[in-house]
Amino acid sequence: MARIDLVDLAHSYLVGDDLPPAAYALKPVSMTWRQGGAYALLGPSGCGKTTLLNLISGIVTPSRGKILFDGTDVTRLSTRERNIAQVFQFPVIYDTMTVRENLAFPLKNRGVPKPEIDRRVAEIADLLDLTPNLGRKATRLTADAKQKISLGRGLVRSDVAAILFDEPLTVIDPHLKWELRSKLKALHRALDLTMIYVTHDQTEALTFADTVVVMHDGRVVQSGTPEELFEKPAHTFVGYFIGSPGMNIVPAQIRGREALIDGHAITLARGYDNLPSGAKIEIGVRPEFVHLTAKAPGFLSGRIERIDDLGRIRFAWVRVGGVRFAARVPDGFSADGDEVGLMIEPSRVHVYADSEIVEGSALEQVA
Ligand SMILES: Nc1ncnc2c1ncn2[C@@H]1O[C@H](COP(=O)(O)OP(=O)(O)OP(=O)(O)O)[C@@H](O)[C@H]1O
Repeated sequence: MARIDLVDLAHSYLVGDDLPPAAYALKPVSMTWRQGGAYALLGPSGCGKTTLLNLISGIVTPSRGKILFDGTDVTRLSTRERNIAQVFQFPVIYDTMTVRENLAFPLKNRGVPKPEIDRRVAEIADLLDLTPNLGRKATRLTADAKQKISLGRGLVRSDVAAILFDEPLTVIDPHLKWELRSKLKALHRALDLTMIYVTHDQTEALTFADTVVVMHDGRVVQSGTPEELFEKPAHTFVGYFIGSPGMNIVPAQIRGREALIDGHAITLARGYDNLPSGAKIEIGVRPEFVHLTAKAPGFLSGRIERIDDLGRIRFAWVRVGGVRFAARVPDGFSADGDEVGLMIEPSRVHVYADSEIVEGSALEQVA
C-alpha cells in the first residue's frame, strides 16, 4: 500500500512545445491519494479518467510532472516495478486454468510460498463467493463469474501499492452490480488497500468511495467526500453531474446579500462584495433545498411545467421567467393552478464565478 502524490502532473497525447491547454487530455494537477483510501475517479466519457489511471499505473508516461509512491519518484517506472494491480472492464483470466489457479497466479508469479498462497486464495474466494467454483475451469463460467475472478486476481496480493479498477462492473448483470459494489467496499475495509475506481456512474462512485475525484474536460474539478460534493460543489459541473436531478444553476446578478434572478430577489446567507468583474455569475442550489409553496409576496414565483414522481420524493420543474428550477414538492402539496412560489434555503445557495465557487464572507450579526 502506498500514498500516491501527483505533482503538477499533465499529459497530452500530442507531441510538441507550447501546446494549447485544449491539447491536454489531463490538465496540470497536484494532489495526494492517501494510503489505504477508497477513491472513485468520476466523470463523463472522454474527460480524462483513463488517462489519469494509466499515468498512475505506468501504462502512459506523462508529458509533464511527477508521480511519487510513498515519496519515491516512480514517474519512469513500469507497472510491474510500481507494484500495481489492475482490474479492467473485461475479464482478464486464463480460460484453461481453474479458478484456484487463476487466483493463485499473481502470487505464484512473485514467488510467494505455497501455504501463504493457499491461505490468501481461500480468503479472497470466500470474500467473493467463489469457493464452490475453485476447482472448476474458468472457461465454463458465466461472464459475471469470470469478472469476479478478475477482481480476485486484482485483490489477491496484499503487498501491492494500489489496486486500480477501470469500470470493472461494466459486464456485470445489473442485479449483481449492487451486490459486487457493496462487496468491494467490504473488501476495502477488510484488506486495507489503496483502491482507485474509475467510473462514469455517480451511484457506483458514491457507494464505493470515501473520496470522489470528479473530472471534467481533462481537469480535476473537485475531490471530496460524497457529502462535500453534494453540500458544496466547488464547480458548477459537480453540481450538475452529481445528484438526481442535478443542482439548479441559473444566471444571477449579485447585490450584497441578494441575488437577482430574472428581476426577483432571493436572500443569500453570505456577502459577495468581491466578485471578479466580467465573470459569468451564477447561483447554484440543489432541488432538495428549493421548496414548492403557494404563490406569495416575497417568494420567487413561476409556473409548473412538469412533476416527476420518484417514489418517496417528488420534484417539480418550475419556469421562472427565462430560467427553470427543479424544486421539491412537499408531501400533500396541491397547487392552486400552475402558478407557485419557490422557497429557497439561503444557507444552501452557492455563488459561482466562471463556474468556480466563490466563498462569500460571513455576514455580521445585526444586534
Ligand atoms: N491513445 C490516445 N491517443 C490520442 N488521444 C487519446 C488517447 N487516449 C485517449 N485520448 C483522448 O484523450 C481524452 C481523454 O480520454 P480518456 O480515455 O482518458 O477519457 P475517459 O474519461 O476515460 O473516457 P471513457 O470513459 O470514454 O474511457 C479524449 O479526448 C480521448 O480522445
